Amino acid sequence: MASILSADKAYFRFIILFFNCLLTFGSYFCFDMPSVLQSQFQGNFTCEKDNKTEVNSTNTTCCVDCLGMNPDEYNLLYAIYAWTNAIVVIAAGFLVDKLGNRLGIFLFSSFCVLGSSIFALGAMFPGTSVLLPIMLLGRLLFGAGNGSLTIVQNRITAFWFKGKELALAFGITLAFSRLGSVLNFFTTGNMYAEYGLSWTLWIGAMLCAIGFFSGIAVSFLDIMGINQLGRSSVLALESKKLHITDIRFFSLSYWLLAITIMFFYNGVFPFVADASKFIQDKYGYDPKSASYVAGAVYDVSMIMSPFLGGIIDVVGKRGVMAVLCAVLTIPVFGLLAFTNVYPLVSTLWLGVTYSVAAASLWPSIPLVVSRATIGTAMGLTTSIQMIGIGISNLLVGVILGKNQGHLPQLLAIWGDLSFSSFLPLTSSSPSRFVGGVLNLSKKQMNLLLRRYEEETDERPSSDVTYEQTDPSVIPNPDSSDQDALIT
Ligand SMILES: N[C@@H](Cc1c[nH]cn1)C(=O)NCC(=O)O
Repeated sequence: MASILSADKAYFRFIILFFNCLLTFGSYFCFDMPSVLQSQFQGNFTCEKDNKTEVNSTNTTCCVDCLGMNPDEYNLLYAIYAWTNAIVVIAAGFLVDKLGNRLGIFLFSSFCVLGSSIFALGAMFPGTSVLLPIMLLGRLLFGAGNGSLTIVQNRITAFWFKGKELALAFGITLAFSRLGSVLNFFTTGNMYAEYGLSWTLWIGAMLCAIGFFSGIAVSFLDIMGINQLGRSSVLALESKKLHITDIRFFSLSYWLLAITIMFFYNGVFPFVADASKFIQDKYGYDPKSASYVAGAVYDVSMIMSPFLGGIIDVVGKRGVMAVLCAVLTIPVFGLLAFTNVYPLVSTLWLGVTYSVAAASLWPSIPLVVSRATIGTAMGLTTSIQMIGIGISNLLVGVILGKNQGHLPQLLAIWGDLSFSSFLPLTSSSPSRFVGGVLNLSKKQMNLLLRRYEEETDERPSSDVTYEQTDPSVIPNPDSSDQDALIT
């Protein structure tokens, strides 16, 4: 096999990318299954009728295949996912930086399979006191697995694509994950009608198993490729030197990026979660049409992400693009709050700005931290993102309980904050100012790299530490090891 596949060729990293995308396809499918099956989760299970869903004599919805959860219990399924994520992803990021991708992939994809299986198992006990604890345990394990798996996935993408088609690779990965969520929205309802609730959730668990088997392929290719490139000893040395306290060396650009990601996603994810109800109440749509309109945000992102990634790889200007997106997102909420414009216009518009922001923000992280700390940085960013989303969810809940009309205003405030925090990163000067490296085009990046190699007369070799060897760290004006470049 090693003689057939050559790790320094482009096709090799794209094969890795393919299996890497499959890592989270099933888990993204599973993540939103409760949302499609919300009426079955919350329906009263005690009704004994021929049809699966009936309206009983007291005019409350009941069905023979429901779980009878109340709204709080249902929302807890999502909350436990977000809060578990916020805690475990930092440890997960550090763990993969320290111990490598292989252990992380195995551990986290197993958590996904185990968590989704326990979740499906729990659904087999409707009307008992064990239903909720088992399903929550399943969701907790699943949350710990899926969030952490995303970190290893990003780390692998960053390793194989940094300095090459980095944003394109991130865009393709995001599109694949989104494909999982979109397919869930289109197929889970039909699966339920065909096979019933429990079997549908077991099918979700089986899709998570695809991630586990893809993980075996990714691990194999990753190790084989690293050995072929002769990088294993350098990577082992980097991992050995790494300490969790190295976070204190993260540059200002990194922290601004993390804060911007948090504020940007505070406005997007909670909006998508609650948009369907908002659209039903304000525009009088039926639930199915309203959820299609709300879901348009993710449909756009699924289609646009790879193309945007490809464009950003060539043009650069990540900082400028992200700021533009934050500014252009604010009118979306204005349209929803103050006008009666068809809501699909707003969700498609948000889909575009969200896709550009996601395609510019996440692949920027490997550009502002050293290679050895990419997992830790991704984990920390995801944790900050999840804490923000958790708080935003709570605020959105309070606002929806009091005055639904104020929802777009809150989300616009998040957009504003996202804009202000990212503004310093629009600098395009490859100097000590923050943001410089984020705004370089592919051409400028290559020029800078060549200049560095000429000045230092140095080519990467495998027996020295990463500060000296990682060429993609060299043109990073925000890293502490740039002094040699900035004269
Ligand atoms: N942090 C991820 C999403 C996630 C899901 N589970 C844990 N984290 C993220 O935001 N990815 C990019 C996106 O736009 O979805």
